Amino acid sequence: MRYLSTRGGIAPVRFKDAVMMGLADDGGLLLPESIPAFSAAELESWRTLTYPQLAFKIISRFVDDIPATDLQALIDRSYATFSHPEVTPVVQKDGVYILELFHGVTLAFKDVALQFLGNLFEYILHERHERLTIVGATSGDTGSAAIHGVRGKAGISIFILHPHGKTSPVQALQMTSVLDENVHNIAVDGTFDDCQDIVKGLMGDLEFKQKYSLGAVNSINWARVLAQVVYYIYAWLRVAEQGRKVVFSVPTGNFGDIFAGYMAQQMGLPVEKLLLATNENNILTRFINQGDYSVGTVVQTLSPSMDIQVASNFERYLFYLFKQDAARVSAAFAQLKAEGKISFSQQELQQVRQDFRSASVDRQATLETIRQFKHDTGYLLDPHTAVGVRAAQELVTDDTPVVCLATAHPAKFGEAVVEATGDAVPVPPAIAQLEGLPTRCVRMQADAGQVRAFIILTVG
Ligand SMILES: Cc1ncc(COP(=O)(O)O)c(C=O)c1O
Ligand SMILES: N[C@@H](CCOP(=O)(O)O)C(=O)O
Repeated sequence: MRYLSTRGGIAPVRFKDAVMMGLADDGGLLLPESIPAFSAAELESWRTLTYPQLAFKIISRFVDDIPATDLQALIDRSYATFSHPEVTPVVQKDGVYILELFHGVTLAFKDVALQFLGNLFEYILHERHERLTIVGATSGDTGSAAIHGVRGKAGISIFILHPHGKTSPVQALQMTSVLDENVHNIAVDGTFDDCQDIVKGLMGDLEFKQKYSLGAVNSINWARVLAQVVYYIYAWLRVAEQGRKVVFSVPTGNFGDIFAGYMAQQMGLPVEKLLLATNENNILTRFINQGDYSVGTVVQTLSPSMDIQVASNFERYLFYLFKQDAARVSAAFAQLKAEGKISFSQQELQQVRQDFRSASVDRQATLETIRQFKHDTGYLLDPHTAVGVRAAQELVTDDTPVVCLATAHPAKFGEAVVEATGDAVPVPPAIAQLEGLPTRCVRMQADAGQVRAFIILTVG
């Protein structure tokens, strides 16, 4: 299996090189040269597999440069850290299925991919006798999951940029209380988009990227998306009869999670529709419903991890929407840079509406959904998950099974849940133990030069 760039400017690379490259060297994103399909019969034969066994079946189709026994061992080690034996269990509540993705070490869906990516980096670096400097941007969850995926690992330094004061207090503590020598937190005076721009800017400077062996933990790294494909298939196997189509409702920020669902569908998973749920930062909803992809200003919401305007994986979807025409993708991003928007043909917009439906859920509706769901079922939703549940309630009116992705544990966003329900959230030990821990973090302006200087000074 070879990987190509959405911008068409690199020679095809194999899986391990794609993982190490992160952002493609031409500024695009990496994708497999073809999507390996599975048949309905194969899907049926996977019903009794454990999560790690299923993960191997899926991931191995995209990887031909790691021996099978090593790949299975990497996968087993990654999912042994989850507190639930099913890794990503599905529960049924009030007519919808909730796919719980928060049983990893940092209580958010990011652990599913970042435990795997951390182990993968370690494996490749050991094999190649190389070092890696990870530079990542976070609106709160990727950062802590990445830090916990690589803390203390030999040969890896990690620099995580988060928008100062714009994550939840628990998210901030989960990152800054990790004092391992290889972990560096940077609080940026700006938004997540500023952080992501800085990271992409540094990765785009190929001399710097090479000299400091920069690596990516954000979903620009193909391995992130690949690991996330697995739980769509796992969930389908738990809720659907043979051949039955299912709706997935996905709270969306950087478009990585829903793009993984799109890949699962392209591989052969019977998906009726992917519902793209946004908070007030609703550029993607405007795009799907009105064809308007114009960048606005980020606003702070109850679901801070989705406070994003420029969703980086959207580029991967555009590559397929534009029928794998890399020149068209490059032109679209040139237009975005020059005019702050991308224009689409009517035919393209029709295709988009076949692929997705979308709703934007505001603060009031998020609070109401958390409150009502708790009242009706006793189950606590975190505000991101609530956005997805609400979108499903608005968009699905027939009896198609609906799976809502529960992307974080409610205790990570206790303030929002208390505001909605009036009750304190039971605090799991992983969060209780953070209280009073010493922290380390440097604060900087949203300036790539400052971040670069800090990395040089620290790594040497
Ligand atoms: C809890 C939570 N829900 C949803 C999202 C949105 O996911 P994505 O950025 O992959 O669209 C994020 C951030 O990525 C998140 O941390
Ligand atoms: N919501 C994310 C933002 C970064 O997204 P990623 O999936 O590209 O890493 C976060 O919590 O940091």
